[in-house]
Amino acid sequence: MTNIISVFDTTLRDGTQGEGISLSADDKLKIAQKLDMLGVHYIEGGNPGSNSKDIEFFQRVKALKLNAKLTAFGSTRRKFSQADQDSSLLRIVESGVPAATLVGKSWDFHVHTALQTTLEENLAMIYDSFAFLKRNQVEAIFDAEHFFDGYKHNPEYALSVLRKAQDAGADWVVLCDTNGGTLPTEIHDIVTRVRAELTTPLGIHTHNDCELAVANTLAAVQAGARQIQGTINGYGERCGNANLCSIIPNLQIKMDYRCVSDQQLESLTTTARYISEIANVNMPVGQPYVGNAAFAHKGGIHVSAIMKDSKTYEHIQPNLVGNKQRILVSELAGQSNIISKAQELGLDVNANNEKTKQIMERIKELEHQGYQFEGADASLELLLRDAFGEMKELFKLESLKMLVEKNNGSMNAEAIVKVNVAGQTVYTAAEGNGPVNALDNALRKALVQFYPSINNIHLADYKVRVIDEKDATAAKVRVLIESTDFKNTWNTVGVSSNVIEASWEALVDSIRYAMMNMDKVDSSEDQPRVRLGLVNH
Ligand SMILES: CC(=O)SCCNC(=O)CCNC(=O)[C@H](O)C(C)(C)COP(=O)(O)OP(=O)(O)OC[C@H]1O[C@@H](n2cnc3c(N)ncnc32)[C@H](O)[C@@H]1OP(=O)(O)O
Ligand SMILES: CC(=O)C(=O)O
Repeated sequence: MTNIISVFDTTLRDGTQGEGISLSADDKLKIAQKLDMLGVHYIEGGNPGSNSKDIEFFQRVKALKLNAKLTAFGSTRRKFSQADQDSSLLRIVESGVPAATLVGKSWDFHVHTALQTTLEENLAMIYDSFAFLKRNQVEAIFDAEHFFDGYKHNPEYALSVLRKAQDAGADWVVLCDTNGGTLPTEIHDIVTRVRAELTTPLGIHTHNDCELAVANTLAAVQAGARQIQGTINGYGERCGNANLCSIIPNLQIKMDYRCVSDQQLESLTTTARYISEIANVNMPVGQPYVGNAAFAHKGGIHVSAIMKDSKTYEHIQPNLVGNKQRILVSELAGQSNIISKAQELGLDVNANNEKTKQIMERIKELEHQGYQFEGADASLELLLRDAFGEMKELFKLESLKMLVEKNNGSMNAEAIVKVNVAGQTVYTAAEGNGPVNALDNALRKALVQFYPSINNIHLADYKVRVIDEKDATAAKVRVLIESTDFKNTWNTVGVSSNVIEASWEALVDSIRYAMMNMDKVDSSEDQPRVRLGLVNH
């Protein structure tokens, strides 16, 4: 029979203890909804005893009517005080949550050093606090802080702490590897021993200081823990918490435990990406399961095998977690990469095609010069379509002049471009807050009369990277531009020893790509007066 694992998400509490992560009450509400759709069982919304933002969150979240159980976080009562007069405990009950998590000390060293109290008083703090929650009909989860370190130093005391919480009626006892220094074998061994001592169900809460938080969580589950605490993308204090985006699929796909439904598991990738957007933290491309490169294949040998059977280089089917296979084209590509990419674009290629070999050589040569197509899909598509003679010339640059002037303390840039469009020469000048902005403005001004839809395109991101650092200012630069029409985004690349020229290349590719797709989408629309795009579409 499949074992059900209770998923406890603490992105909104421990996740926000990660450096650089700060969420407004609105952000937290949006994330809570997304977590609910993913199917987690508990959402720890924050600490109502800590700040008014969290109090506001707990007030407003009630209207969302989530399926997941909302939990509020706090600690056991302060030393030598009454639980029913402890402001943090009172705020938890006032917030109206059905469940609460209280952190309590289980390492004698912490009781002496951090709390500066006696071992007996710490036991009383735990008992009183859980008894208080139960008197108020709140489901009570005990996060036994530093449990593994505590158990290693003084197992009798660490276990007596757990028994106190159990005696007071705690519904879950969660063993925490707070400092993240424990190894999977130790976790398995200690959880196994604790299971033999307690009747209350066990949970596990690990941190990633040795990059073992996921492995430690899995070890604890194998030893009998039935609640997993973690965060989306592993956000959290110091090196982070256990990453639910890895734990959930590992448990469900590989270990035959059930965390969420299969359909909910398919929303894992979008959940991870959505939350990283709101938290304003870039996701590592190689993040397991949900990263952009988690199922991206670059080496020619890999792609050749993938095309025969994707199991050759994929440990699961990407769609199980809502991710996608990607084929990258670079200097490490063999003809399989090019064939796969070209087939994706509907181009007629095969292994015996001389053109395929030429394109591959061209890509390798360009990458050697500093181009990088992995991050510039649109430039790669143009290169392939150009090679297959599918593109018409959109315009020809006749000349380009840049003026940069520092005047009255402010720096201004002006670009003058002369382009030829369908036999007609157009001469425009435009200013900008920097040379690239001026160039972009001047080019658009020249083209807009022929292609009015150019006004819908905006630059979303602009990155410059020095390729050959040892040549300092004479080095080559690679410019990557991300463009958007607010429905789609596309990336283009330019390389030169002159940043303006590199920017121009990336800019021109961006506009050619946009025009090609506008042409594809609606060839009946007669908005642009000159139509230059795909010959065959
Ligand atoms: C392992 C974890 O992640 S635990 C969660 C950690 N998260 C946070 O700390 C974020 C939210 N924290 C806060 O907003 C604040 O720290 C508050 C509101 C909880 C407390 O603020 P303050 O009253 O100003 O105390 P401060 O933060 O300086 O120190 C913590 C106090 O809590 C006490 N304390 C720590 N753990 C516990 C506990 N489990 N039970 C009871 N008291 C505790 C400490 O001994 C210290 O008391 P002291 O001032 O008498 O030495
Ligand atoms: C409770 C908690 O966050 C910890 O012990 O790490």
